[in-house]
Amino acid sequence: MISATCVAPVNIALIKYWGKRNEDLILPVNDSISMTLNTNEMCAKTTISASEKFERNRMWLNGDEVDFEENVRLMRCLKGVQNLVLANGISKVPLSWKLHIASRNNFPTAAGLASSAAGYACLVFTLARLYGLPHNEELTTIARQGSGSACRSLYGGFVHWHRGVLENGSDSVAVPVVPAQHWPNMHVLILVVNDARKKTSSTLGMQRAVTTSTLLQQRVTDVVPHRTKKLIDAINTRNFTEFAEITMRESNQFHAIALDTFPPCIYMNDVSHAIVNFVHSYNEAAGTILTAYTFDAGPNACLYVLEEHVPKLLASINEAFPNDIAQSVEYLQGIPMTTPSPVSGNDQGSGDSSKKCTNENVKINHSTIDTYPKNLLKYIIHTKIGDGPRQMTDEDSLLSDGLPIAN
Ligand SMILES: Nc1ncnc2c1ncn2[C@@H]1O[C@H](COP(=O)(O)OP(=O)(O)OP(=O)(O)O)[C@@H](O)[C@H]1O
Ligand SMILES: C[C@@](O)(CCOP(=O)(O)OP(=O)(O)O)CC(=O)O
Repeated sequence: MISATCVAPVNIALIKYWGKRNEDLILPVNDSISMTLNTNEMCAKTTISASEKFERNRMWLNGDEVDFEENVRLMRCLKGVQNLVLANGISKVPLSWKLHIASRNNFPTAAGLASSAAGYACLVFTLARLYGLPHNEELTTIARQGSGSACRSLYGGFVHWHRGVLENGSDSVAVPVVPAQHWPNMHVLILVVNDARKKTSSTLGMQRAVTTSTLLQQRVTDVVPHRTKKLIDAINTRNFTEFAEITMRESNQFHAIALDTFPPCIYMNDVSHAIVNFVHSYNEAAGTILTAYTFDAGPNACLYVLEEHVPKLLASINEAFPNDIAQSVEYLQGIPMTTPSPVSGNDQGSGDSSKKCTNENVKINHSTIDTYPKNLLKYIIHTKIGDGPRQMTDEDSLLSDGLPIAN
């Protein structure tokens, strides 16, 4: 038996992919740009074993068996990698050997937290390691056929998925813009509002948008090309305010198109809108843009913030969104940090009703930031920019003798 185990990251889009020009090959209507998140906090982990003794291809996702051979997207990834192996003429494993695959996400699956991106990237990367293929752009065209956004999870840092123009999709590839080390203090707070399975999948939502939204075409031709260039410049020059404004406008336009879809797709909820309002008030109070939100096809917010500004942003979040479990480890997950007390607790009794907190030379006047009812946020994941997929050791295997190890 020959095995490989790998982990792959989640990526969150800054310029959103929304709409396909070819459903089968998963070819997008526009370019997109993402940031890869650190695998320490969120990742998919996949083990693949190949053996001449296995009778059929089998897969377990988060411990439950799924019908691998019936799943078109999974099979397309397997066939895609096997075709590359044939083209390369070398393989560490005979292609006739059947596979047993176990995969686990260490965060909620199908909840708008990009599990499909990490999952399919991990599948393709692990297959490549198993068969002994090099990591290159071609792998991104295969991961893309599992889930579009997955092609961006094959690289770390900031990643550009080119829509491509060819009918066969061979030029619809993801390429790195800059590695994680270019902007190492880029941190992320994911405010989890709801981690239940979402109602309208991204696949269905974007299909409906392409056929019914009149705003979508204008976005594709007029908005995305210009924004993509501006965002790449902002990333290259580490211009956070420019980066933040483009990111927020992109999120807003994506959800405007979801609403312009008929019947509409409603992914954000009242708490999501409260977070948008909070971010704008917070930046206004700071007198500069210190954080930016983006929302994918669900209500959870992803806030970008530089490391030096994380403590005061968290303090303000705790003030605006008070939570009974704010001091617990279940509430603030990920990169360890003692949860700052609400900023009002820092008020030194001066009698001044404008609660001030000073940190890294920026003062936040909290009197202009609304406070919302208690316990609106379920938990917060603190993470940061990260690298692409990597191979693990045999000790990390999720399979033992070809069967899943109980969690
Ligand atoms: N580790 C994994 N390995 C293989 N496939 C996975 C893995 N994790 C998730 N998937 C596939 O992705 C599907 C979830 O994709 P879906 O797009 O609905 O949710 P999401 O990726 O969490 O959200 P979004 O793409 O909107 O951010 C799962 O039902 C499963 O088919
Ligand atoms: C809102 C998004 O997260 C949409 C992701 O869509 P998917 O990649 O999950 O869709 P399929 O290609 O149909 O599997 C925006 C983005 O990641 O760019």
